[in-house]
Amino acid sequence: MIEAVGLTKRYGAKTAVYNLSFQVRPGTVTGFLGPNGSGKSTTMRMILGLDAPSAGQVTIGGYPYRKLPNAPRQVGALLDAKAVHGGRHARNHLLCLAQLSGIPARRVDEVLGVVGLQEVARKRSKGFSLGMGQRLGIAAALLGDPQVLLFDEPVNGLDPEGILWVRNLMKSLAAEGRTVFVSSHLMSEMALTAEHLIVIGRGQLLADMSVTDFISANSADFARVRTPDTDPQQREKLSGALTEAGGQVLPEPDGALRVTGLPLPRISDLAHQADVRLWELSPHQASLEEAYMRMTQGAVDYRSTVDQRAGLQEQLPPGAQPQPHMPVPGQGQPGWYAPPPPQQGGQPFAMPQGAPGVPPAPAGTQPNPYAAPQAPASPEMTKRDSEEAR
Ligand SMILES: Nc1ncnc2c1ncn2[C@@H]1O[C@H](COP(=O)(O)OP(=O)(O)OP(=O)(O)O)[C@@H](O)[C@H]1O
Repeated sequence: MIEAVGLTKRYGAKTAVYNLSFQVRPGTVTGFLGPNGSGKSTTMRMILGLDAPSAGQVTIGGYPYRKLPNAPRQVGALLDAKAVHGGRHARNHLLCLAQLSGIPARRVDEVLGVVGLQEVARKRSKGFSLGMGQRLGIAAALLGDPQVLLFDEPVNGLDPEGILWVRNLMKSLAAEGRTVFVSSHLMSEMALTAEHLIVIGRGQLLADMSVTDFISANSADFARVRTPDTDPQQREKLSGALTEAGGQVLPEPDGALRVTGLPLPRISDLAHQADVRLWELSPHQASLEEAYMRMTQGAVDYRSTVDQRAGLQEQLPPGAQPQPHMPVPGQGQPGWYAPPPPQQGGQPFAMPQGAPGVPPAPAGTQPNPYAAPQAPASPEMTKRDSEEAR
């Protein structure tokens, strides 16, 4: 098991990880999610003893990595697939690693087979594609047949077949009772691979829960309503009636309306009362990817100034009036999950106290660097803005 308690890392004035506490248990794949720069790699480096925490601690099986007996046989990691001597053959690269850790040479051929690189085992790795490099990095992680495995973005650069292979590999390693901790940006991929999720934003814990709980807590129901294309006024009339009745209405690109906050029979009754014909009234669920992006959107450091809410805001159909944002689940809607409020207990991105799976901040923890009097970064804040704000 990997256990972090109050883990904090500062680089000068920059706090990369703040007061992270979580456990990664054996027998399941645990996904580690967060936007760019949220502190995933820093956390993984601290787990592997490559960076020393500024405060708190992280242990594997009860020991800090550097004190683990025979660490390379117990822990395997893929951190940076490019960190390979490009002039060496793939097999020689693995042989060197094996010799350093007292691992027999036959294991090198075994792992080359597992990752499917037997054919290119005697080719120099500098000629490898990104995906081949990832496979070589995974082979290195598997070399010591370790019980604990860490993978930082293992599907980076892999084609769909490679992504499927990594997914199945992670699952089978976990099914063998190993601890498998995998970082990714891709919520959709993690939903298929992991059973448990740890989500961070700006170095702080946003969620620590099973994928099933995350899905049921974050998926939001909505109705899609379509009026006849031939009469745009009908759509406006219905939109007004639904809003007046307490619903939130968002126009969709194809002319339909996305309605939240009203059950389907009520929408039907309101349309009937307003004398509006319906061509469609159907129930839907917001995607998990969308829920994840909403959860982390306040904790994103790097965002294009061209498309400030890429993926979060839909194109309006010609002539449609801009509407308020699609409501965030939990805000003003009974039965919807509330994502972490911006200023919970002075920690802009902390989960609400008592939220499932999120441990309370230990007594005597250091002051929160994010609790400075400055306003939290707005979703529109660009990298340069946020640096200036710091
Ligand atoms: N050696 C370092 N010196 C100074 N700042 C650093 C250092 N390493 C990381 N950081 C900063 O710490 C923050 C967290 O970085 P980290 O690489 O851990 O994030 P990440 O979640 O892995 O990002 P990505 O998804 O883009 O790989 C970033 O703001 C980064 O610039």
